[in-house]
Amino acid sequence: CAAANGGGRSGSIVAPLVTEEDFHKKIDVNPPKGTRDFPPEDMRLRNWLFNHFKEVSRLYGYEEVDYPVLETEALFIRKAGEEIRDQLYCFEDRGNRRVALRPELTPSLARLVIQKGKSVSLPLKWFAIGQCWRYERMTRGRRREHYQWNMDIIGVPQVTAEAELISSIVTFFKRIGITASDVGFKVSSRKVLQELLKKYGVPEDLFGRVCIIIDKIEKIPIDEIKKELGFTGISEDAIEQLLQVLSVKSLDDLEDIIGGAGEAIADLKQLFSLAEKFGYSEWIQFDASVVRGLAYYTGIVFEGFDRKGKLRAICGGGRYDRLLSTYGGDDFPACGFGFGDAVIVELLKEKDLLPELGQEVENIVCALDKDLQGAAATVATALRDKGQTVDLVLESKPLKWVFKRAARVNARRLVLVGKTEWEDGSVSVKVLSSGEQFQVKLSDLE
Ligand SMILES: Nc1ccc(Br)nc1
Repeated sequence: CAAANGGGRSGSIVAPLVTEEDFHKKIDVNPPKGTRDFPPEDMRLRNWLFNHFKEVSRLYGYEEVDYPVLETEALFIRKAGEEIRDQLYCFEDRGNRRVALRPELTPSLARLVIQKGKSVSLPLKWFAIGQCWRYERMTRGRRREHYQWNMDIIGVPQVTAEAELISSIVTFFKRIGITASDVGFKVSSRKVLQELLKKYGVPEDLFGRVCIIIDKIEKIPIDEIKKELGFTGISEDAIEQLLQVLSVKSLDDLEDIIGGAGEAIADLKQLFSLAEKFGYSEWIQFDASVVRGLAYYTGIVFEGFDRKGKLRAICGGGRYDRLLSTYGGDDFPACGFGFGDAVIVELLKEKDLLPELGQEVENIVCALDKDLQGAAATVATALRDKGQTVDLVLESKPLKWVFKRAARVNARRLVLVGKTEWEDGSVSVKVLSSGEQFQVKLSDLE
């Protein structure tokens, strides 16, 4: 755990005194290292993305949930040597509690399901969009936070659950203009590894650790992979066979090696059959090397990738039937995915699919002299009460300024409150796109 307070184990974190000199020194106005601000134009893109996440989740009948960003550190301490643990953003709070900023959402989901216990009726179909954190030495200059969209199904052991989750991501891609020519899903099952390790007599408690090593197969040299697998006690011969199986690219070839009696082949065949029924066959391919980097996956695993191979995984997920019991709860069949907010934006930029999202407001309302500021407020309120968006000019400004602001906020029309018209309960309206101008009673303005 990379303690965020420099590793100091002091009980309470005493805020440093601010000296008089420091008090007047300009603070660093940038956000903390590895974090982002979302000024309006970035927030519009984020809302656009999140609205698609939410709309797809709603289409699939999922309920929204949320959890604290801060969790007890223990929720994320797993012994399998995952990167997510090495980069945990953890510290000791003022109550001497070991806490962490969540690096992912699934453990929180597991905690809440256990907390709810028998009161929940299965299956649960939940989704969340939450900020997740990691504390990585900034040497690599990577971000320390991102937002993740998660969808999870609790209580369905059949592969129909994974098939529906992948379908929901395909629906999302289609909504934003991404096609099967742009991205695909590599799909496999950790039961392949499980069956192989069992065949080679590898103890079950090494399963998670072996998966984490295998997940690095495209990130570190193969000799390093073999060395790390060797440390787990797996024989060299078994390692060679393991790596040979993991290079298999077709389900038939895999079946020739491991036989068709096991669950792995059955699950994968069913998934590909369901993919046809859901209508996304062209989006998925079997790839035995996909294991994903989280220790708790137990079955089908999948990851979305860009077919040009330029970007990191777009999303990923799988089945995690044993996670709840690692927290002392009853086990429920479970599967889900995480979809980050960063790689997808890089992909949209690549494909020139970023939406143009300017500010939009229907009316800019302006008093023509300072004695009519109150009248302008009345006009603004009347329009807002009718559900119209209004940018009310709050101070006395020359018309030239008002027209410039109208252009900047992309107002559809300008509503001017002048002395003579207002005596008659009317205002002047100028439609900015056409230049059309007319007077209208406020009561008739819509
Ligand atoms: N888990 C995690 C958290 C934050 C970022 Br940025 N990436 C991965």
